[in-house]
Amino acid sequence: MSEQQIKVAVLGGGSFGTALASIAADNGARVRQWMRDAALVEQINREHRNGRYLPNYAMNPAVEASTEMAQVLEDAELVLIAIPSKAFRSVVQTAKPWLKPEHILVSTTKGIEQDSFLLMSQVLEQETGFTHIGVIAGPNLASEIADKQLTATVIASYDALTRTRVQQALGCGYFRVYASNDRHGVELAGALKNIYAIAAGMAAALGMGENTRSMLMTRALAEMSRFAVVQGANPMTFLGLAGVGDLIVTCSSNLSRNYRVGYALGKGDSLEQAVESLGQVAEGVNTVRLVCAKAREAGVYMPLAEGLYKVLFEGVPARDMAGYLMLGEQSSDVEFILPREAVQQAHRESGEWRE
Ligand SMILES: NC(=O)C1=CN([C@@H]2O[C@H](COP(=O)(O)OP(=O)(O)OC[C@H]3O[C@@H](n4cnc5c(N)ncnc54)[C@H](OP(=O)(O)O)[C@@H]3O)[C@@H](O)[C@H]2O)C=CC1
Ligand SMILES: O=C(CO)COP(=O)(O)O
Repeated sequence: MSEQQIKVAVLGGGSFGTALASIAADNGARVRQWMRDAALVEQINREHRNGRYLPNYAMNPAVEASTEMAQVLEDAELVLIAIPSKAFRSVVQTAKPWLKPEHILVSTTKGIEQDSFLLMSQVLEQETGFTHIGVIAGPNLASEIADKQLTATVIASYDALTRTRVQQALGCGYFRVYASNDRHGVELAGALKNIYAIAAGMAAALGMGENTRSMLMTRALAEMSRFAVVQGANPMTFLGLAGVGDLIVTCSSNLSRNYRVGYALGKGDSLEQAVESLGQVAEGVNTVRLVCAKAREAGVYMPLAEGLYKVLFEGVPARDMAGYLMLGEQSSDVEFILPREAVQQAHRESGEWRE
């Protein structure tokens, strides 16, 4: 922590916003948390507990909750925005009258905006034109953080001040903050891994084993990096916490909401039932739709995402899709070493190429 107490505003009263507010307060910051639900504000201020999103965890009592945006943003230095992608822009617009260029604005949201295909840091840039903008991503299950399980995350920003202040505000004995200057790559990784967490939950529900999960996660990484390169991000970023790290946790844990949606689907629920019974955001459902459309447009090969799309939206049974994917084109393990096209060419030359 710096000598002077940092003032942090958290926008969002969900599980991640609440976990981050508590970390910052544990770390000595003055923390105010904005949410629209007055009853929840009352409960947090009275009981220091978020009964709706993290009912079993004691929050740091220093966190002050409020429905008043002006009060929450007043003299704040760092603003953490933990609002699902669907509502992100509208909340930023609500906050805008009180935002100043000196503010450090950090999105924690792992999603993509529906109509624009913008990531949340781009929405922040578009809405404010400010320079201190960053994103947090990594293997960060909110309830484990609330339980003070040792955790690491990434603050990614093109701006050094943003990276440093977030490391100072949040880095503590149970939360380690690594820095990256590939904001686009880190943010894309956070959004893309949700797709594969749904697929992993589905595979688990179908009784598939650890070899299958391992194959799925590793091929997901290949697919995510392939997409990211076409989007101008650095594929090396995907080897870090926001890529491999978050893929491991969300493809393995029942605490991930995306994984749980996949599991419910694998057990036979409809998509509507699975999403409704979750009662919280599972960004991956929307992300798979947006990413598949973008990948088709850009000609990026994403068989896993496409397969999941067909299961979610075209009624293809998950087990049939898995079988179909196993018989897809013979491909390369690490494409940055042996290009996929070289494998295809060799098969063509052998006269046994399957389109
Ligand atoms: N939970 C986790 O483990 C992690 C989540 N994230 C990311 O953080 C983002 C936020 O997630 P999380 O906190 O978990 O989400 P939750 O679903 O737990 O909570 C969402 C919060 O956003 C609020 N909200 C939704 N729509 C609006 C709106 N139109 N206006 C105002 N407030 C709104 C909700 O308010 P209300 O209750 O009133 O509806 C609630 O406070 C997600 O994109 C997720 O990917 C990242 C890392 C870990
Ligand atoms: O991103 C997360 C953990 O890093 C949380 O994942 P879910 O949104 O699937 O719960």
